[in-house]
Amino acid sequence: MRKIVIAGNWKMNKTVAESVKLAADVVAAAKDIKNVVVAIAPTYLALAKVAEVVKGSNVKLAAQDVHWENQGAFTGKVSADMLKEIGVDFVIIGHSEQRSYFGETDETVNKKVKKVQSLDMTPIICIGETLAERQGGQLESVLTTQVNGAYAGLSADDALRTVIAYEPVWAIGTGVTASDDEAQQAHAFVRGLLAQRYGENVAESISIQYGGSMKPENAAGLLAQKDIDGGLIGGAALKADSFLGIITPGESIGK
Ligand SMILES: O=C(CO)COP(=O)(O)O
Repeated sequence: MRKIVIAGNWKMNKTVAESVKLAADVVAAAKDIKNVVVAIAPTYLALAKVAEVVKGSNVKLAAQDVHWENQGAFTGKVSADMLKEIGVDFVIIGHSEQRSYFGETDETVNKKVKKVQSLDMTPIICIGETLAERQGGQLESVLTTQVNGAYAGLSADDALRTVIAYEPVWAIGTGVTASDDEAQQAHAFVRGLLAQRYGENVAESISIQYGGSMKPENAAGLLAQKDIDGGLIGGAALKADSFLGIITPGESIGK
């Protein structure tokens, strides 16, 4: 059975003090949630403090990025060892904002995935098309390139230790959500790509989250889709009640 993974990507929001408060609210509100993996991704700066807050709870810690090298002269970057030391479970890799603003490529995504997995953390691999790509009929080719790039050199066992987040770029932070059907079609296509690489059984076991203006009002419809196994939430994750309003509909879902 695939895990349902609901992760809050706080992006560049919240001071350390605000992050600690929000994390405490999430921990309190998530304490009775079962069958769903709940994770929060504060800024690097807040990770260590938030780690103390989530310790012993059922809320997992996620980082928003990582560098693939172990250490050294990489000003501004954080290594996987550093994340591991403070208890990070998931690392978001290849977010569209990283790709469009900070030069992330499928090659760097692949290096980061391998590094994170080498330390037994789980990569959340973000993929998704822009509006121009979708309108230009390139949805499938973009997703194929991104999946092949991210999974290059990964064995089936490695693939089983990944989560994918399908985030159509045009739906991120815009208030425009993919319809349930649009999202399901893209997710099914991605699962088909995984099946081609690793076989049906492996593909059926990998969780594929949806991301892009997901909120309590639209979560139930998205999470009811056969191939949607959770969400990567931006704006709605910045308040505990809207974040957990997404989780509740998914609570009993296992696929
Ligand atoms: O990018 C996202 C999560 O990684 C989605 O952001 P929004 O939920 O704000 O659209």
